[in-house]
Parts: sequence; structure tokens; C-alpha cells
Amino acid sequence: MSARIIDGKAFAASLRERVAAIVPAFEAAAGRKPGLTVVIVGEDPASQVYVRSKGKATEAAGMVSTTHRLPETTTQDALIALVRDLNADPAVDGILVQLPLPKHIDEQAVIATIDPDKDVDGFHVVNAGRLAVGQEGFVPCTPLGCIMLLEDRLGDLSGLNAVVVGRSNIVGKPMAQLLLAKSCTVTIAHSRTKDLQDVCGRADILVAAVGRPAMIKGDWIKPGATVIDVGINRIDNGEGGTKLAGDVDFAEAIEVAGAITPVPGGVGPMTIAVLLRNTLVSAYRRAGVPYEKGAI
Ligand SMILES: Nc1nc(=O)c2c([nH]1)NC[C@@H]1CN(c3ccc(C(=O)N[C@@H](CCC(=O)O)C(=O)O)cc3)C=[N+]21
Repeated sequence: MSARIIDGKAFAASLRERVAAIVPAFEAAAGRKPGLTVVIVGEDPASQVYVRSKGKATEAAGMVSTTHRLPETTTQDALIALVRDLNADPAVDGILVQLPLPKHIDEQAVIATIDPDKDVDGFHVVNAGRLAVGQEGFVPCTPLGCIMLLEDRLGDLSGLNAVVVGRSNIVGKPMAQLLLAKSCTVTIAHSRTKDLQDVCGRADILVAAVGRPAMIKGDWIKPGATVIDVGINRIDNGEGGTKLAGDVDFAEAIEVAGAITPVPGGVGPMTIAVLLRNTLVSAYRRAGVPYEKGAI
């Protein structure tokens, strides 16, 4: 049996279109466009690529995109001063500080400076806390995108066994919180988990977010399970170049799973589409303009 491939790229394109279709209504009501500001420190090539595609997608959705490119040598104090300026700028609805930051900068200190109500990444402890207790806030883009794909595929998730492999603050933990909020029975597994294969084998929903290429094998997967592969690993393509690979052994998994996200073309594109969605939501909240929650 061959799994259905979950087309995250197409779903993300339709979400971006939905957002773009609402932007003019916001502009008419608020008298300005939604604005997203991205801050990148240093020259990491992968980060440069992501930041460029975020900027393009933001403009394509009719929003104002601003990018601050700072040198690798930027001090923590200077970065924090910039974030404070952005907090105070009424035209800025969303602030995204691209991670990872250079080693001499304390990421948590920078994230803690972002106004939680402009934190469209959902990384501030206030937003993590809001998610944990079920209050309205901002939810990290990657896990929220995963939930959208899961609900599109499965409808109601309640009662399903969900296993999240990975416990990072940006994917694993918020993913588990969201699945719990959808009434799944949630297990968070990680590199120290005993009998990881058995734990994965009980999952109706398996989310892999560990950052190890092809770690999850076909015989770890419950037949018919829905597999969400968050891994974005750059590996050797065997021809002197590189390619992207997920955390799941795709060739094996496709024979067992009911549905699976590919890498690339799965979760990755959803991350940027949800970022635009969060920015539009932020703009509505900050402008005090009512909006239809189901529509975005
Ligand atoms: N503050 C912050 N917020 C982030 O959301 C954030 C970050 N820092 N740092 C880096 C990670 C990574 N990330 C991705 C976004 C899009 C794709 C994406 O679109 N991937 C495409 C392929 C892209 C390619 O070909 O390289 C895909 O999977 O199909 C992947 C990864 C956001 N991140």
C-alpha cells in the first residue's frame, strides 16, 4: 500500500492566497497595510534563503515587509535596542528575529524583549504560557501549520494517539500542546526515550522533529498512521551536491503510513504561510478591528 502524500506546498499556497484576499479589507478598515519586520544577524546561507523567501511572500500577500540585516559582530545590546524600536513602531505588527543567533548573543534575552503582542513567531514565554493555559496569543508557525495539515486530512483529531518525537521549544513542545488542545492523547518522545520504536508504533499521528535524517524507519510506523515530517536536514545527494531530507525514511514510510508529508514540499512551506497568517491576525488585534476568526 502506498501512502497519500500530503501536499503542504499546495496547502500553503492556498493559505497565502486566503491571507492576501483579506489584506485589502484590513487596509480599508485600518487605513494601513499589515507590516512584518524580520531581523537577521550574520551571514548563515540557509537563514539568508529563508529570510528572502519570507520577504517575498510578505510582499506577495500585500503586506509591508521590512528586513534588517545586521553584521555577525552586532552586540546583544544593539540588537535589543533595535527590537525595542520595533516594539514602539506602530507600523510594525510582527517582529521575527531569525534564529539561530550568533553564539555571543543570548537568544532568550532577545526573544524576551519582543512585545508578546508582536511576537508572530510565538516564541516569547508569554505566548508559550498562553498556549499552555489555552489563552489567545501567538502559536509558533511550524506546529500550527502541522495542525492545519492534520485537520485537513483527518478532521476531528480528538481521542487519537499522537506521538511527537522531539522536545524543542519551537516545535516539539508547542506541537504537543496543540495536539493536547485538540484532545489527542499525547506522548512527547526524544533521544533518551526507551523503546522509541514501540512508542512510535502506537501513534495514529506521528510528528518527527528531531533533526536526524531518515531516523524514523518504515517498521516504526503503525499501518495507516498520519506522519508529519518536520525535519529539514541538508544531506549529501551522492553527486557532489546536497539535498533536503526529513527525519523520516520517506521511501520506507510511504509503504506503511496512511498519509505523509514530503521534504521538501510538506511542512516547510506551511511555516511561512502561517507567519503571514499570524501577522494579519496581529494587525487586526493591534488595530482593534474585529475579524472573522474562522476565515484566517
Ligand atoms: N525566528 C525564526 N522563525 C522561524 O520560523 C525560523 C527561524 N527563525 N529560523 C530557521 C527556521 C527554518 N524555517 C523554515 C521556513 C521555511 C522552510 C521552507 O519553506 N522549506 C521548503 C524548502 C526550502 C529549500 O528548498 O531550502 C520546503 O520544506 O519545502 C523551511 C524552514 C523557519 N525558521
